[in-house]
Amino acid sequence: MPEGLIYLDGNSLGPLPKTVPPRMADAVSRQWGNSLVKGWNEAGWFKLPSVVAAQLEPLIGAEPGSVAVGDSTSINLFKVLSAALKMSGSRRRILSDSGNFPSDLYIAEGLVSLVGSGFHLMALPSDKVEAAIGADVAVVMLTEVDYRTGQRRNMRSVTQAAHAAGALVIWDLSHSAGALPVRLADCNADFAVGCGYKFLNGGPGAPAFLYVAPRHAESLVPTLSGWMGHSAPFAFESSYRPASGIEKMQAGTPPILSLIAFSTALELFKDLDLEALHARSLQLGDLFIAEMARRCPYLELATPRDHRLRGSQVSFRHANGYEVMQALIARDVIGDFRSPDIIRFGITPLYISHDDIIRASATLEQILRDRLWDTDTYRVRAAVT
Ligand SMILES: Cc1ncc(COP(=O)(O)O)c(C=O)c1O
Ligand SMILES: Nc1c(O)cccc1C(=O)C[C@H](N)C(=O)O
Repeated sequence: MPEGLIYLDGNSLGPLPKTVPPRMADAVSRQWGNSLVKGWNEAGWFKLPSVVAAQLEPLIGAEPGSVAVGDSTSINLFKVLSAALKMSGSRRRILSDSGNFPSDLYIAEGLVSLVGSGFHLMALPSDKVEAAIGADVAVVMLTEVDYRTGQRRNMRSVTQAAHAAGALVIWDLSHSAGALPVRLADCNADFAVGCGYKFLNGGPGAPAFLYVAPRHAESLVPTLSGWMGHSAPFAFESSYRPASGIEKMQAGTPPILSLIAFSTALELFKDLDLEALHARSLQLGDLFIAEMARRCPYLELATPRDHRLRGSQVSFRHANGYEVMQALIARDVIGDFRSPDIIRFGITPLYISHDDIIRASATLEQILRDRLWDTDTYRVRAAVT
C-alpha cells in the first residue's frame, strides 16, 4: 500500500498483491514473449479459466466444476439470466431490487427487450422484494450485499422462499466474494455471478465469474454460444454443440494476462478462514461506527448494525457526501461516494488495521466539524468517483 494511505475502497478495486508484478512480468516476457502461440499449450493458457475457477469455488461454497471465470459481471449476468429465462415455463417476471447495482437491472432490461414474449422486469424497493415472490415470478435476481448500504440479504431464506414459489434465483456476489464465506451449494442457489476486482483483488477489469448449480448444467444451452464453449472448438464445425460441463459457459478467448493476475491474487485466499476474516471486518466496522457515533453523532449510518445483516462495508449518509469524500481522498483516506448521498468504506482486514480506522474516523470528524468539504475545489463532480 502506498505509504501513509488508508485504503477503504477494496469494495471497488482491491489493492495490488505483492506477488502479482513478478508473475505478470514473467507472463509477459517469457510466456507471451518467448512462447508466443505455443503458450496456449506450453504455459497452460487453455486450462487457465478452469484453474482459476477451481481456486474460486471453495471461496463461494460452490461444487467442483460449477464455476466459469471470464468476461465481466454484466456479461455473466446476461449468460445466466438468459439461461434461467429458458427454464421458466410459462412464468414471465424477473423480480429484483430497484436499489440493485444498475448494470444488473440494465442487463435484465436489455434481455427482456431481446426475448420479448411477455418477459418483464419488476424492480421493487429493497424491503418489498421478498413479499413479492409469487407464482408469476420466473427469476429472483438479487445482490447479496447491497453496493450502497452494505446491507446483506439472507441467501438461504430468500432462495428457499423463491424455490417454494417455483422460481429460480440468481445471486450477484460482487460484494461478498472474498469478503465473507458464501455457501452457494448449501443454500441451494441456482445461479450466481460476481466481480474479480473487488475483495478478491484480481486487478482493474479482472475477469468476473458465474456459477451454475450442477443440477442445471447438463440441460443448459448457452445463449452466448461461442466457440470456446463448443464441445470441440478446434474441430471448427459449422454448427454449435455445447461442451458438456461448465466449459459451455465460456464464449470467446479467455483474457490470459488478467487471469494470471487474478490467479496469483487468489493464492492469497488459499488457507484463509473467511469466517474469521469477516468477523474481524465486522469488529473493525463496529469500531468505525462507534467512533463516528461518538465524534459526529449527527452523521447518519446507512449500514445495519446487526452483524447478520452486514457485509464488509460501512456507509454513512451526508447531503454533501460527494464533497466530503473528495476532502477525505485529498487527505489520503480513500473511500468512495455513491449517489445520491452515500459515503462508502470497504473494511478489509487483510490490509486495514485498528489504527487505520481510528485515523480515518479522526480525519472524517475534522472534515465534518470544520466543514473542510465546503470549498470550490471539492464541488466539481468527476465522471468516475
Ligand atoms: C453488485 C454489482 N454487480 C455488477 C457490477 C458490474 O460489474 P462489471 O463491471 O464487471 O460488469 C458491479 C460493479 O461494477 C457491482 O457492484
Ligand atoms: N467497476 C468499476 C469501474 O470500472 C470504475 C469505477 C468503479 C467501479 C466499480 O466497481 C463500482 C462498483 N461496482 C460499485 O460497487 O459501485
